[in-house]
Amino acid sequence: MAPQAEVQQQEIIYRSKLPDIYIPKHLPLHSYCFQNLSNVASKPCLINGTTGKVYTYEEVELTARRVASGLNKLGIQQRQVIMLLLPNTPEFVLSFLGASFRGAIATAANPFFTPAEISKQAKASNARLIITLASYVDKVKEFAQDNDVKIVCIDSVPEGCLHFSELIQADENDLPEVDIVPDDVVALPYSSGTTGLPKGVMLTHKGLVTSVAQQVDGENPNLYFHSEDVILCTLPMFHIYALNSIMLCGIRVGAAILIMQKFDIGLLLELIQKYKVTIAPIVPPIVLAIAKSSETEKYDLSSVRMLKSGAAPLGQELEDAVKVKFPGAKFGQGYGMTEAGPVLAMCLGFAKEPFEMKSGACGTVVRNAEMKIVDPDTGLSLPRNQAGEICIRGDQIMKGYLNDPEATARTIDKDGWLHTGDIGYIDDDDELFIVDRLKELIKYKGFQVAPAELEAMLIAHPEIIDAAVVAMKDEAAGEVPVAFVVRSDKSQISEDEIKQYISKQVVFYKRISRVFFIEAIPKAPSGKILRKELRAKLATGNY
Ligand SMILES: Nc1ncnc2c1ncn2[C@@H]1O[C@H](COP(=O)(O)OP(=O)(O)OP(=O)(O)O)[C@@H](O)[C@H]1O
Repeated sequence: MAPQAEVQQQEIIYRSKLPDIYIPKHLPLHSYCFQNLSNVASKPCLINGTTGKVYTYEEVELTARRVASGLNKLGIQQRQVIMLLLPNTPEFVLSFLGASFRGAIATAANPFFTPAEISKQAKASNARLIITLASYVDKVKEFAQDNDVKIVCIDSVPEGCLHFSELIQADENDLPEVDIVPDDVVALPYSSGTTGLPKGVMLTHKGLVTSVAQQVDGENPNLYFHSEDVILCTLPMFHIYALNSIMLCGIRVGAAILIMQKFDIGLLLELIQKYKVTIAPIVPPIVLAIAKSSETEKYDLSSVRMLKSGAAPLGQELEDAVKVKFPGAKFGQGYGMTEAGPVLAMCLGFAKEPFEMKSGACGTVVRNAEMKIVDPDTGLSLPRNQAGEICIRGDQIMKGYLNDPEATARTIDKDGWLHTGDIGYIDDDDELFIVDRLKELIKYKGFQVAPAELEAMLIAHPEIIDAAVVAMKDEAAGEVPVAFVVRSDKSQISEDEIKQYISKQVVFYKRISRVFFIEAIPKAPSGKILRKELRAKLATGNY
């Protein structure tokens, strides 16, 4: 019998409906961001939401060049790393851009981390200088002493530290020629490690220029930011969402960036009214705070034209609850992952009148990029409406994990596809829906249960403020879903009532087997549920 002809699997690849654009990938990140400086020089670039101080574009560009020169004077060489251990402040932006002008690399750390966690990041990235607040100095003192690293404070100056003014007093023309190539790393965010150990993600000049261009370069003023926009920045700048999609995108278009040092729902509403914010990038915990706030009617929020949620799953009920509070605004979701630069998909509905975005959709793949959905078991690409692992390819993705070629090879395959570890599908209209994260799916016998689906149902209950679902070991089923629930103030809802509420809506294997009441769901600053902490509670019986 003749051998059967081998059937060649054709890859099913999705691209944006929008045409590709020209992206000046040869430019260093700072040159690209300030390319239109002459048009916006005297416009506000940064507004300090705490003090009201405004920095114009001209001031920001000049000061960033001075920071670069100051870094050089302090001995920071090209391709060396500086650490930013800062809350959201203008100095964060100036330091990041200053590092770029110097040809150096900025790694931003979460100031709420413990000294051990911060030192680990500083050590792994070989940070040569730390820019921080006086009150955080104790967190890095030992690392700095042991490694002969200078500490620069932006407020007061504890003994042995330098002041930020010393950096910006440098002469901007005193910087030696810096030869930056597109593949040079400029940012080294650490994935927060909600699912694994934090890793240094190498983002290059070319990668970030591409990512920013994919988000904001183009002709359609409804879809993208523009120079008249006031963009709220309450998300932490040390996370790539704010760093890229607010700070870099905002500067590229010449918008004003309103910096909130820390999140507070009352202040957020007040600042929206005061500064007539037009764009509000948010994450689900902020969506939740807005939805549950009784203060929103007291403020004029009509200036907001666009609300963008991302970084974590968002249930439909929550989305609907927020839309009511911002009747004039378009509310869309985007989808990002640090390693992907970060944006993989964005909402094209912003460009439509009336606004269009299917509930639960996370947007469509960005321009100048390719996406496919693969079966995690066979690696074969799947057709529309079938869920599998989301993969992305394009110049915006990371160069790799710092000093970790094995982890890099596990994430980016030999054909250049970045495997996200997220499960999703693309529908007939090219809209991407995320089902869950591969590592977070609960395996009940042969069935897979997505925590996000059950969490959305729980949060929709009027007596439940917040909820998280994780797997608990079970002899018969392998794993079963259990819920951690935050009840509203006066609620007496019981475990049985919650279990019944869910059972009525789902197939048997998705039923919740235990409910634990808790004061607050632990979350990362990007809004993701810290399931590791909840699993640890289950393991130790501490709930
Ligand atoms: N719109 C969205 N809906 C649902 N999930 C989202 C959305 N946007 C982002 N995510 C989730 O956030 C993940 C990326 O988050 P991030 O880059 O902050 O990693 P991390 O959680 O900090 O670290 P790690 O993945 O290493 O544990 C995505 O892989 C996806 O699971």
